[in-house]
Amino acid sequence: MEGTIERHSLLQFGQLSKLSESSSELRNELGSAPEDCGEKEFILSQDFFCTPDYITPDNQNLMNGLDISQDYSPCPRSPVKLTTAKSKRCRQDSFTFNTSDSTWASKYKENDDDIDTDEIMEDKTERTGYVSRTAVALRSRVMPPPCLKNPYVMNESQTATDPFGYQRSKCASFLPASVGGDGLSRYLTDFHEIQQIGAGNFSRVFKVLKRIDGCLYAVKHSTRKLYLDSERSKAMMEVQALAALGFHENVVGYYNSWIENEQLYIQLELCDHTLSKKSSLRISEREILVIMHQIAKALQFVHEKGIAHLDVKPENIYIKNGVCKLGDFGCATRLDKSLPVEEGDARYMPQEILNENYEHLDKVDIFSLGVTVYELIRGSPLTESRNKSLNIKQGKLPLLPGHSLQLQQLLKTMMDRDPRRRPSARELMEHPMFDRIRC
Ligand SMILES: Nc1ncnc2c1ncn2[C@@H]1O[C@H](COP(=O)(O)OP(=O)(O)OP(=O)(O)O)[C@@H](O)[C@H]1O
Ligand SMILES: [Mg+2]
Repeated sequence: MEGTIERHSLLQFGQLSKLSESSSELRNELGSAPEDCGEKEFILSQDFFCTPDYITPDNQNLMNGLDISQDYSPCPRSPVKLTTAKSKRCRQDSFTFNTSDSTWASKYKENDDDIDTDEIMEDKTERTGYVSRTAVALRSRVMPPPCLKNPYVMNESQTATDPFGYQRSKCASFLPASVGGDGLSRYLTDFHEIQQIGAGNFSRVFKVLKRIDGCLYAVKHSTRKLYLDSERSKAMMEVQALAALGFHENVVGYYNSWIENEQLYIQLELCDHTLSKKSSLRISEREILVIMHQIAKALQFVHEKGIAHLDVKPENIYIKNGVCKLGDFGCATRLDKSLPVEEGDARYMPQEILNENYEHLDKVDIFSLGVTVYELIRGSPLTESRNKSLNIKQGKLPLLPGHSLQLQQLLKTMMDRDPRRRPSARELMEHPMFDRIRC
């Protein structure tokens, strides 16, 4: 049955492409759509909706009378589909969804039900056994998902032009939560999992091969099931921040995201390892300057987009081909305090944020970068030791033998108790100390 369906689907596509020259005829044949429906959406939907596995009896010989070269007839018509026009209506009403609308998921579910349940239920009751799970899943895939407002985007023109834009989906494409529940996993269909390369508090990260393009990526997925709208919205903020940021050579590349089986999946640029691996090795001052300069560049970019990272630390700085990339935007927030603040790892946080003073969130990142560099120079990971971390938080930096006074002085300013005295990312970038690595 499955092989037959595949063959028949191919034939249908063959027919549709031939018919595309006379698309208006095709539209008439297949039933009329409302005037304001997008051409592409209509045809796309039809491509999938008239797949025969919805409508053709199991025992029908699909090859009979279906010669692609001869037969120009449209997809077989489902008598049930003709009476259920609501599945073809434009869904512009769901395009203005706001993240704060806690009912989006349920609304989406309603729409989902509109299409998948009532129509299929009719199919099921009338012609039990004709509905394949593949067809249901395919249909889920072409349904336009609700568009969420991205709280990190200040205005459209602020989104950088991404030289790889044609490869990336800048708008996170969310699939209904039911995908995966029917046994068809987008993750497993699109990717071959190679190995686990990391884990966070609520996530796991895998090195994967994307089947269609043969390239390696990292896919991060939440380990917890995101049942509540509030949980989803919170998890999605990470991808919204990544998508709003766009491309920068020192920010981990973001490709796509989707929800499957109530879990959020994020497809990212694959990096070699994190900077925490380096914090156990002694590294030269020149190397330190390179790392500092690259992350300052990333922070300048992020801050100019009106975003604060709030979790800068060696584990969240990835290295790919010797280039540092800032990753893990799970704590990212807006500099203008219009979004909630969830501070990152307390070891790297300045005192003011622990006191809930959120006036200078960009300077929180500068402080954390200072602590990160201090940790690299020390050559051993910071412990939770209260005394030592308290000293650091008060700007009391121990002497760092073997390193230039200029670097030590700069670190001291970056970790100043008063956030206003810390340099901005731009000022840091322009510091004469980096002249040593610029030539
Ligand atoms: N793009 C990537 N390339 C290579 N390794 C990665 C990538 N993304 C994440 N990792 C690895 O996975 C680890 C965890 O990822 P990440 O920091 O994004 O999760 P987390 O935010 O700490 O998790 P959680 O938010 O659930 O606490 C990283 O420290 C790193 O080792
Ligand atoms: Mg992390």
